[in-house]
Amino acid sequence: FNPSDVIQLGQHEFFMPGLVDTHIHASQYSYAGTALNMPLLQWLNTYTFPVESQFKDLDFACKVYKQVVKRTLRNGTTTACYFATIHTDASLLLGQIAHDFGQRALVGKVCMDINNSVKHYKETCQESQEETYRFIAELLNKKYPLVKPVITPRFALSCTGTLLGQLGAIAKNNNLHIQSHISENPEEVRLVKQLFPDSETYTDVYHKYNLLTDKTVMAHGCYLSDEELALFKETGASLSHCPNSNISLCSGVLNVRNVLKHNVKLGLGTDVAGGYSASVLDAVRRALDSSKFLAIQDPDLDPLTFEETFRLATLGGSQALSLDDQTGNFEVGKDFDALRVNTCVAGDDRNIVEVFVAGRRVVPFTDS
Ligand SMILES: O=c1[nH]c(=O)c2nc[nH]c2[nH]1
Ligand SMILES: [Zn+2]
Repeated sequence: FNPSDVIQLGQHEFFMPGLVDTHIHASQYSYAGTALNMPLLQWLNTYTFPVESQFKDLDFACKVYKQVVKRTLRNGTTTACYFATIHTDASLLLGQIAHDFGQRALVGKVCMDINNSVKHYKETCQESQEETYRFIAELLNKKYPLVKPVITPRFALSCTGTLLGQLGAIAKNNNLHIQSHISENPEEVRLVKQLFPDSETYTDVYHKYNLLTDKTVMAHGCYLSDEELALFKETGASLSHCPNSNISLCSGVLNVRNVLKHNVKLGLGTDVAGGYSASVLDAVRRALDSSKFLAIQDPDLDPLTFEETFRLATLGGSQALSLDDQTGNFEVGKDFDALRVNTCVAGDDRNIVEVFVAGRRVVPFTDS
């Protein structure tokens, strides 16, 4: 190196691997921190679907998506796995914005052909399939090196079996990532059993339609049985633990120890806006709190350690997204996704002095 290219870390400074947010709704960022007074299904109908339907408007989408990408980068999220909305062009715009700001991202155009509350916020099964093809083709055509498409059925209650089957086939034929939600809330689990009576469990529904692969990440999983976790292990599918959202919507508490015991890949998710914070550091704190809450209820359970939770936020997340050949730690051969941390302040985004993704400094932002 030319000596002028060498930067000395200051006192109280260190590098750590970049944070991985395995589950975040970019389209819900505008109301993060509000509207958490209802359980999941009412919350979706009352707040989420009306807001998401506005992303047909590309100016609105551009404004919100720029904000969420900048906010997550400033908080040290070097890799984000995003839900957008059903709108293909706005979802493509999210991919472009992540690329422009230099974030590593999986971007999903949401698929849903059932919506009984906001009637205009859904697609026909055929539209959903065609628009998913268009989304994948156009995003891959951009050749953004760090941004990939992810097949995104919203969850079993928003999709017919036909659509789930088509999406499973598209993912398989194109070797794509898959993301969705599973077993977040007791009412949701009950309705899925009612809607898919031929499947033994919620996990079986996704498995039947080829949606559980080693490139699948499912959010929540609070109510999965040991048998369902065994199926996750067998298929290589992973879970995204979203503790802020689980608490905020009173959904449930994930037993992380049990997930790890089953050797299921696990990362952390902010799940904005079910979760009120876009910071993975917040998810680390809520994951620790949740595990302590379980340990209070059952003294035989060991709460998670800081070290274990730090791992979930970094390497665990990269494994959950099947991106651990590229990121997650400082192993030789991986990309340099890193945060320069200064410990002079106590524990928030102000500690993050610089953020690097694939060796490029992306925070502080530059005008170009
Ligand atoms: O936390 C959640 N946020 C969502 O937007 C959603 N959709 C289905 N299930 C969901 N859970
Ligand atoms: Zn979610």
